[in-house]
Amino acid sequence: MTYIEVDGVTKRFGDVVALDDVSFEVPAGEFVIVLGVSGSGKSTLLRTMSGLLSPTDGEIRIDGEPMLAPRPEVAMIFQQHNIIGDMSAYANALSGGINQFGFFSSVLQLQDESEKHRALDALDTVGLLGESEQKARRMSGGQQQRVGIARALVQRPNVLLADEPVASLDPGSAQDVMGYLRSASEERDLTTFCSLHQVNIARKFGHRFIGLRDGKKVFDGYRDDLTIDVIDDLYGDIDTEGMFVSRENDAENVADDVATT
Ligand SMILES: Nc1ncnc2c1ncn2[C@@H]1O[C@H](COP(=O)(O)OP(=O)(O)OP(=O)(O)O)[C@@H](O)[C@H]1O
Repeated sequence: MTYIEVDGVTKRFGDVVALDDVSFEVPAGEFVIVLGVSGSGKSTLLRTMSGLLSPTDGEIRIDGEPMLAPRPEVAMIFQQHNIIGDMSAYANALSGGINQFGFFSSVLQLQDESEKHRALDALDTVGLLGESEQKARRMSGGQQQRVGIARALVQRPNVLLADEPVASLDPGSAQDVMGYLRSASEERDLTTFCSLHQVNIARKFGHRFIGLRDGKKVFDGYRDDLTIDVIDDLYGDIDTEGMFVSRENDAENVADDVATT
């Protein structure tokens, strides 16, 4: 079953063409990573898929329904965690129900037992059950981003959209967070779409890859197709040495590769 359909999408901001007639389909359950240099249109694509932006031309359908505005079954994870430092990891995760259950019931903590269970379950999925009472501001950047993932999971999405979720993290924490994102996606049968700058991390965790250049889709393929030539083509003059790890070094099963801390 095709879950996400991006059908001839163009997005213009004045004279800037951020997306130029982009089309692809993503079947349910795929873990797709969008690659491309800064300004190639990755964030615009994700924000358009989430319903935060409207395409100038074309249409995005998720589960057959045009994406005209944000919907609870499509959760978005941002680079800037979007969590509240003074609240515990648990309270932050619980606030993921805001879209479904209303702002006031969320703030007043009027959630029922099943919502509370869902928040704890989501924290467990990202390996933070033991830290659920800890204030978010006392947590590392990687842990905060994992709280951000838990918060998105509480929304009970079918689709996860993650816009550069590890851009501000050191390489070790970035791998941890990507591992949890991938395992959460597998555990909960989610269709996941994630933009990344780091090609090595993308290659380790991605299932399928879409490459953008100047708003156009210039690559769409699976891990074996993502060769050094494709990377060079996507990143142009940027020195891509070291961005590419051979297949032998890829994790065979990244779900088993998730750190346990
Ligand atoms: N709100 C906006 N108003 C005007 N131009 C915009 C807006 N958002 C994006 N753009 C332009 O659209 C193009 C694509 O930007 P976008 O942020 O999607 O790229 P990106 O690949 O996500 O870049 P980065 O990796 O730096 O986040 C750029 O030229 C950018 O300046």
